[in-house]
Amino acid sequence: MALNPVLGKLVSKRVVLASASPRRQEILTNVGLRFEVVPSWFKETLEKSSFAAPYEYAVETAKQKALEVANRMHVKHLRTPDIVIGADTIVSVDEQILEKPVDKQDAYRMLSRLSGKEHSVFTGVAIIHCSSKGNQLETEITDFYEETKVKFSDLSEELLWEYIHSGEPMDKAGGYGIQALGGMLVEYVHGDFLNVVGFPLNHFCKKLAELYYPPPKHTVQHIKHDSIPSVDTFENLSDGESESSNFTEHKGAKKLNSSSMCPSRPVYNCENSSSVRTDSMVPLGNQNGASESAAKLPSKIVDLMDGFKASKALFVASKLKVFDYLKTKGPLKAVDVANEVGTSVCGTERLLDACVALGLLEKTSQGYSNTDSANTYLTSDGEYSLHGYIIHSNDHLWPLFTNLESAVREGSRQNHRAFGRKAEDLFKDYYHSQEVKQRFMAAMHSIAHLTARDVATAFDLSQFKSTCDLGGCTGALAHELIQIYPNMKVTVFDLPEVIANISYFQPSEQCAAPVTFLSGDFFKDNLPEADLYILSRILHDWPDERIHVLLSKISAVCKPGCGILLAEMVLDDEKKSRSTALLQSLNMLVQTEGKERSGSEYRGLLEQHGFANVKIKLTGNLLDVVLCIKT
Ligand SMILES: Cc1cn([C@H]2C[C@H](O)[C@@H](COP(=O)(O)OP(=O)(O)OP(=O)(O)O)O2)c(=O)[nH]c1=O
Repeated sequence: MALNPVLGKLVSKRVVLASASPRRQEILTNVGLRFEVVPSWFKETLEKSSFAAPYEYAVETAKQKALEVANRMHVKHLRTPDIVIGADTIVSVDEQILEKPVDKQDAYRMLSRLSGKEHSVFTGVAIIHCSSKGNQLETEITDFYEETKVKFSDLSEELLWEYIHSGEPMDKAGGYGIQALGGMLVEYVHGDFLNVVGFPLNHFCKKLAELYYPPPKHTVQHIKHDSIPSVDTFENLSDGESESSNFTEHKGAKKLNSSSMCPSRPVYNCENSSSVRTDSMVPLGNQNGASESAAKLPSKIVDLMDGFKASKALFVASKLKVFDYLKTKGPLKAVDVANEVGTSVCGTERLLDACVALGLLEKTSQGYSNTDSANTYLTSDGEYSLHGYIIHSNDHLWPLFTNLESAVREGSRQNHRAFGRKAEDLFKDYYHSQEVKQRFMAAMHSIAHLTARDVATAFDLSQFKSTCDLGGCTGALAHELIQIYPNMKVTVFDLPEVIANISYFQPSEQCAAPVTFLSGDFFKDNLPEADLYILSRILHDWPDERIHVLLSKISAVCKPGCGILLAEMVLDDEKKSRSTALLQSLNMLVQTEGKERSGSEYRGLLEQHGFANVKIKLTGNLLDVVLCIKT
């Protein structure tokens, strides 16, 4: 089994791990899988006696965890993932299933049952492939389980309690963690160690190999020593799946004349356009007749090299309002789209075809039409439209990013290079013209609206009677808060230039209570009184010195028990993951003096101003949430 190509199949897919288990996240991150974490809300309460065997319980629970996340993302966030992975680990001893202990006594009961005996650890795994057909979620479920046998030594009462008091047992099946202190209790392990820790990686990769590389009809033995599989297009060389391909599809190998063979490079067969890609599971012969694996273009790197072209194709199609025309008039032929938007037919056809390949449009004999997600996110007037942000990305961020090299060399923003004027103040830059201001507000509104529900529900905020969203712009989050907490008094405080332009963005249906909009500068003016101050995507705009000014102002008006809620992309402490957030930090470099920060960095800033009990919630959506309370 070749691991990289198997995991590489997932590179181009939106993969979601439906688990809060840090161990599962680590196991999958360690092998380079890129995924979002959306913990499942499925309660592990299936009736155990209704399952003939313990592993059936684990598999069913894993499946339900994953299905809950797939459904929630589809319905609530309108974001259908490609793959959702769920897992459930249980310990089975004397026909009994042990899950996580509910308290120390429960941990004691579990560990004393395991003492001196062999038990089984089962992890059930569900891999759910999702697609959305006309707003319906369609799923294809693959599941499996893995068993590992573990034997404990005889545990003395003293050792047992010492272990329980360490706190380690509480979030682990059977009440122990083999990877840490619990390892000292173990006499032997038969089977996959990682399965005990929560995820049977080896079996998972084999399952993916089965799914993505089912045994080819014409297998390796049909290939002669002097033959190599041929490839056709650049695209087919990547080991990532194309959007439209089915996950069970297997592309067979074809023969190519040995004279065109070059073992160290991918081989193109220009004559045969119907030939297919090399597959690393098919051995290649080299000139000496020895077997050698094919050199392949690394799909991840190819995707990155192409990323800017894909972004620009999306930006241009959005700018030309292609998605708006197709929503109202589609399906349309390229010539009709070109006539509508006033562009060349040949250029338009290529743009539309690229959008089809990128999964934004569909193409049939009738012509081009929008996909569901283009209708939802890419038309300019939809409730969840990202059009504003896309235009902002094209007109503002693109020129800034073309100066990324200078930004990295100089360590500072590049507004002067991109726009020929010296940046005075971030927001003065945005608000110097009505057009730029409205574009920026539309961009901020679209992100705030799409993340508002997750931000507003990350913590129970019912204890706060009044809230002030500092820099709350169009009030997208404020309106969501009132939906969820109808008795909450919500104020948005933002610059006068912003408040003067909010009317376009107000919801047509009135909320239970209206949002109050107040104009002012939170660095200069008095802050309105509130129990909770919200700073959503504000701190990332500023360097630490300015943040201290703002936090000390808030701290001065905040009574004990009142709080601050931050909504930001929170980086992990090692700053290794979430490319969206780390790229956003480059985005802050090219245009501000701010940056994205880690949970510890936010905690450190807040604690210096008398805020404690700092809790961080990773929402799985674009913005994470930090809540803290004034002591
Ligand atoms: C036996 C054993 C379990 N565990 C962990 C793995 C799992 O995280 C946990 C079993 O609980 P699970 O319910 O499988 O998983 P979870 O609650 O941690 O996360 P989620 O339900 O969101 O997926 O026990 C260890 O870390 N080490 C061990 O030695």
